[in-house]
Amino acid sequence: MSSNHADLQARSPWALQDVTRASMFPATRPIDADLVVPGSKSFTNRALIVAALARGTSRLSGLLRSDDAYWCIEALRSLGVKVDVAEDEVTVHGIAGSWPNANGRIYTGAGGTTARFLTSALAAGTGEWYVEGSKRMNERPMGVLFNTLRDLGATIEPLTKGQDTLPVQLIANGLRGGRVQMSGSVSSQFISGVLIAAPYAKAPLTVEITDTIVQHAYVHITLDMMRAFGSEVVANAHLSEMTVSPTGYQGRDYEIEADASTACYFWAIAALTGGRVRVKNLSYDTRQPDVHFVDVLKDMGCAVDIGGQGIEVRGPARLRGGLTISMKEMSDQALTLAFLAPFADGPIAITDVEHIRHHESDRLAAICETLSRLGIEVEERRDGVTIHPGTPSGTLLSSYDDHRVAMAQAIMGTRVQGIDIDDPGCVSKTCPMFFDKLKEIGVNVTLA
Ligand SMILES: O=C(O)C1=C[C@@H](OP(=O)(O)O)[C@@H](O)[C@H](O)C1
Ligand SMILES: C=C(OP(=O)(O)O)C(=O)O
Repeated sequence: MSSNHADLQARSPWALQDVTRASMFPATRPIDADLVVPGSKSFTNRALIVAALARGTSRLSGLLRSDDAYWCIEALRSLGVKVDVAEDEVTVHGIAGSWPNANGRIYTGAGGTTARFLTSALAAGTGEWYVEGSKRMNERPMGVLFNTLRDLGATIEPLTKGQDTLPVQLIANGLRGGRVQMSGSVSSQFISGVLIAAPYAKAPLTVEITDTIVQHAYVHITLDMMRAFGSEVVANAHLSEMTVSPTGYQGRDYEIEADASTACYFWAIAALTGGRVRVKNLSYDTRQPDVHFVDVLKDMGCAVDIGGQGIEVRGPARLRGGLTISMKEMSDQALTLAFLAPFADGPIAITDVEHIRHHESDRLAAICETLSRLGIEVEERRDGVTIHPGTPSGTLLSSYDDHRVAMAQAIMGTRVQGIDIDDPGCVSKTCPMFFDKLKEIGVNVTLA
């Protein structure tokens, strides 16, 4: 079970503490609730790093208090950035592109955002750092990003022979600017990382994408955030070419929006229990791609209301299957869809998500192993899965030290008797309050 493999050092003081198991109990009636969800991980970590690089002070409100944000803040503090946190408000005293601590060890935790964005931001400064992540982050791909930063002038020496991953020794002397070519097919975060650092390059920097970007929307979120902090960026419609001027950032007050990825678990519960859930603090207008999970739920027979305050999902008597769904552009929800799929009236094929094998776990393997343990027929492909309708029989499940695996498994537990989740504390990466929120909307869960 995952607790043997869980990297508990990557859990933060903000994590859900001292729990080894979550026991889920099926809902005795459809879940009918309104709720608010915490701040977006993607906006939180971008805002923290951009505000740290900026001239002047920034006040960020709506901060997500989770492991990813905690380690991002700690990494910035270890670089000498003054960051003051009060509840969900944070004041960041910007360093105008020049890191006060020009050497030392920087720990990124398990966050792909911190690892990719901060490594790039360091390369734009001057210094010599040892950068490492959690056990899993040290295995996740970094090569495309490292090669681009090397091309721009950084020296990056991996400490594990034969692997272009963290941990690394990074010697930075600024980025030269000019033109670089990058692949976006493994992670959009490589592109976001280079863009975030680019206002501190010595000359304008143009990033050209040589293939596809797995999740375009996150690059749009990056560009929006950069512009909000005063950066000048020109991008074409498909994001195949983006040019950043060397203007730096200007600190400001900024409100972080709520997390659409977290909201999806609650909409999925409405879908699965034939209930109704309204997430009050999200708008369909957001750039966050996972908001489009409600479109998938609509295709599966749910009613979706995007007018009024927030977004509401109402579940049908039986979910519709017989669908092939590309999850490439909202792949964090591939797990959520996979664990709803057995309850549909026909097979569901999830396609175009090979890159999720490189996330917090090999998520395609986690889907197949979890569903097989529950007695559900599933076919695994290199870049997707097909899941057949069935009646899962509850058992103890490994959460693979992956927040999204645990949160999506918990949803199944609102319909299936006997689902226990090992090491539920892994939800803390993006939502330490996940089980409290479940209780708040009437889901029966016990933590031990
Ligand atoms: O930039 C971001 O905030 C993110 C980009 C995506 O990563 P990949 O592009 O690596 O899949 C997404 O899965 C992750 O949760 C957040
Ligand atoms: C892939 C994820 O995270 P990250 O890459 O930011 O670690 C996620 O939150 O599902």
